[in-house]
Amino acid sequence: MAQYRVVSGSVALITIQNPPVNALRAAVREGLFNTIKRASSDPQVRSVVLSGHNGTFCGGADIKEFGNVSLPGPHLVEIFQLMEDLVKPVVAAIEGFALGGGLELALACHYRIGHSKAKVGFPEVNLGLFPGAGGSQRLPRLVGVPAALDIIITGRHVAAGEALKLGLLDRVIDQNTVDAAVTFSKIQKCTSPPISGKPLDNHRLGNRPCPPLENMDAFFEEAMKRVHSRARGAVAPITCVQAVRGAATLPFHKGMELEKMLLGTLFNSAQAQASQYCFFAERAGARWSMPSGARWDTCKAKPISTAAVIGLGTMGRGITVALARAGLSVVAVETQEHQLAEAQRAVSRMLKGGGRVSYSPDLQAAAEVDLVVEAVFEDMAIKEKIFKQLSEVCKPGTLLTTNTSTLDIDRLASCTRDPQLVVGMHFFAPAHIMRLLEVVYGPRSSPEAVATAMQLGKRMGKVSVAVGNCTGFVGNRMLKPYLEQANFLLEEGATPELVDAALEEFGFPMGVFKMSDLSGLDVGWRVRKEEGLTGPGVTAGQPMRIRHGRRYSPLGDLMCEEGRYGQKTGSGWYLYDKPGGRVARSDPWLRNFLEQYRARHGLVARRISQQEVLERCLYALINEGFRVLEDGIAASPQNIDAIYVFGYSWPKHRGGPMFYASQVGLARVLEGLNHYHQAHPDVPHLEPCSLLRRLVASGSPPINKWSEVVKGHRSQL
Ligand SMILES: CC(C)(COP(=O)(O)OP(=O)(O)OC[C@H]1O[C@@H](n2cnc3c(N)ncnc32)[C@H](O)[C@@H]1OP(=O)(O)O)[C@@H](O)C(=O)NCCC(=O)NCCSC(=O)C[C@@H](O)CCCCCCCCCCCCC(=O)O
Repeated sequence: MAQYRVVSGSVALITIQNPPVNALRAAVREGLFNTIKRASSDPQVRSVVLSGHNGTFCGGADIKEFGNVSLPGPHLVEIFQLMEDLVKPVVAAIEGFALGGGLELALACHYRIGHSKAKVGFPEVNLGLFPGAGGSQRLPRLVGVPAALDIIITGRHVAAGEALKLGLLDRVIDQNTVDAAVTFSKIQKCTSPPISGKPLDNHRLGNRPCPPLENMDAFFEEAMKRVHSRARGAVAPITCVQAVRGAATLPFHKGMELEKMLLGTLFNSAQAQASQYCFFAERAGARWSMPSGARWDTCKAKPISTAAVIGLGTMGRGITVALARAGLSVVAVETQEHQLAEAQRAVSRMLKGGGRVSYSPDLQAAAEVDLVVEAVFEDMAIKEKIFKQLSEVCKPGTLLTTNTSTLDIDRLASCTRDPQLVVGMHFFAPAHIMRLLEVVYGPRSSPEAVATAMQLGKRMGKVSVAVGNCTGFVGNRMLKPYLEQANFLLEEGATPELVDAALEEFGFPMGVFKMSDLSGLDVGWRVRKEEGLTGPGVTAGQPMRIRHGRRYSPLGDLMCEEGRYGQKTGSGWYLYDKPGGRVARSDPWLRNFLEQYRARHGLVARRISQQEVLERCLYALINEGFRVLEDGIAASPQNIDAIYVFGYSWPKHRGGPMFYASQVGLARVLEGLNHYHQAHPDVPHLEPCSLLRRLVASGSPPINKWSEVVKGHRSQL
C-alpha cells in the first residue's frame, strides 16, 4: 500500500499504491506511517520523496471508509505531523491529482514539485466536510488567507501553473516528476538554510505564522455573509470560514484543536452523508443497465467524431457548443436563415472562436455524420417529419438522437429505417453548462446505441443516466406532481412567495414559481393544450377544476390567457420591472386575482404552513420517484437522485429526493402521503404507491438495499 525503495543512493522513494486514485484507506495510512518511520531511521537515507502510483498522487481520504464509527489505522493528522517533523527533507512529487487529504499530505511535506498537468485542491466542501486533517491550518500559512479560503470554500481544482504562482507548488515541470523530485530533494539537503535554529523549519508549515491580513475582522465578516447567502442551508461552507479564521488568529496547535472540534460537528452529520452519497450517485450512472440485461461492461460504444445538430434555438446552440468542446466536428443545421445567422454569432461567442463548427440551412449537410442530435421545437409532427428525412439522408449506421424532454422515443424510432439506432439525449438548459444528460432508450434502441450516447455524455463531461421511455422520462415525469401541488396550494390559500420561500429555505436556488417565470409559463400551457387539458380540445361544459375525473388547477392557463408568461413578458407569478427583467417582486394584481379565483370557485383560503408546502410538493415528487422505480424507468434510486441533483438543482446536501426520503424515514413519508391523500382523494399523485408501501412493510431498508425489494416487487407485478 506504500512501497518503500531507496533510489539514487540516498533517497527514500515512498509510493502510495491504492488504485484507482490512491485514496488513503487504513492500509495506506498504516503503510505511510511505517515507511516514514523507516526513512527516518534508515542511515542510508538523507531525503525522502513521496509519490503516487500510476500517475496519480492521491485522491484524498477514502470516502468509502467514512461510514465507519471509528476509522481503523493511524489517523491522518498523526501521520502528517510525523512527516512534517522529519529531520530529512521530504518532497511531494505530484502527478495527476493531489486532492483533499492528498493535498494535506503534500502540505505536510517540506517541498512540493508538480507536473504541469497536475491539479490540486480541497474538494471536501462538496462532501459536506472541510480539509480536516491539517489542511485548513496549513494552506493559509502557505498561500495566505484570501487564496486559501477561496480554494477551500469553492472546492475547485487548481491547475499547476496557478498553484505555482500562489506558492502552493515550489516547482512545476514537464518531465518525469518523480525523477525531478529525487534530484531536487538531494539538492535541498545541502542548500536549505536553517531558520530558527532548526534545518527545514521554514518549510514546516505548522511552524509558520499565517501571513498577516489587514482588516481581518471585516474580511471574515464579509466572507461569512457571502457564504451564508450562497450556501442554501449547507453547513460545510460556513465551517470552512470558521476553520480558516482559526488559522489566521490562533497558534497552529490551537488551530488544529479548533479544526478537530469543527470536523466532529460535520463528520457524521446528515448533510455530510447526503453529500457523500451524491459523490457515488454521480458515478453510479456510468454502470448502466437495460431491462434486456444489456450493461455498461458488456456493450461497446461506436466511435463518434462528427455530429449534426438540427434546430438552433437555445437548446440546439448549447448542444452544439457542448459537442464542439468535446472535440467533435459539428454541423449545425437550421432551416430559418435569420435564426441560422443569429445562432452562428451566439455559438462563436460561446466557443470564443474555438471548436470545429460549420453551419447549413439544409438537412442534407448531415449526410456523412456519425451522430445527429435533433433539437427542434417540441412538436411530435415536426419531429416525426425530421426523423423520416434524417433516415433517408444520413449514411447507414448514423445514430439518430432527439433532445425531446417528454415525447415518445419509440414513435420517433418507428419513422426511421433503423429504429435500433434511435435514442433520446435529453439535455438541460443551458445545455453547455448543466451537467445532466438523460439518455433515453426505447424498446427498440440497441445496447450499442445506448453505450454510444452514454460514452458521448462522458466526453462532454456530463453526468449521464440511462432511463426508460415514458412521458417526461424520469426528471419531468417527477416534476409534474410537484408543480401540480404548488398550484393546488395557491388555490387553498398560499401565495407564490410563501411556496417559494419554503422551497428556497429547503435549499433550492429558486422556488417553483420563480422557476416557472424563468422558463416561461407558456411552455406548460402549450403542453397542456396538446394533452387536451385546456384550450379548444376541452369538451364543452366540463367543470374547470376537474380533468379526466381528477382535480385540475387551471391557474397557469388563466395566467397565460392574461398574457402573463413570466420574465419574458414582465409579469407572471411575480412582477418584473420590464419584459426580460430578472428581479421578482410581489404583485398586488396576483393577490387580487387569486382572491377572485377562490371566491368564484367557493374556495376558502386557509393558513398554509411551510411544512405543508414541503411535504405536499416533495412527497408528491418522491412518490412519483417510487413509481418510476416500480415501472423500471430508472434502474436505481441513485440514478433518480443524480438526475435531480444535476438537472433540477436539488440541494446536494439533501442528497436527492430518494435519499431525502430515506433520511426523513419511509414510514414518515408514507404517513404524510396517506394523510394528504385522505384530505385530497381526487389527487391520485398523493396516493402512496405500492413500492413505497412494500418498502415500509419490509422494515424500510437502507437505500442501497431497495433494489432487492424492487426486484421482488416487479416479479409480482
Ligand atoms: C480523483 C478524481 C478527480 C479522479 O477522477 P476520475 O474521473 O479519474 O475518476 P472517478 O471520479 O470516476 O473515480 C474513480 C473511482 O475512484 C473512486 N474514488 C475517487 N476518489 C475517491 C476517494 N477519495 N475515496 C474513495 N473512492 C474514491 C470513485 O468513486 C470511482 O469509483 P466508482 O466505483 O465509484 O466508479 C475524482 O475521483 C475525485 O474527485 N475524487 C474525490 C476527491 C475528493 O473529494 N477528495 C477528498 C476526500 S475527503 C478527505 O480527503 C478528507 C480529509 O480532508 C480529512 C479527513 C479527516 C478524516 C478524519 C476522520 C476522523 C473522524 C473524526 C470525527 C470525529 C467524530 C467524533 O468526534 O465523534
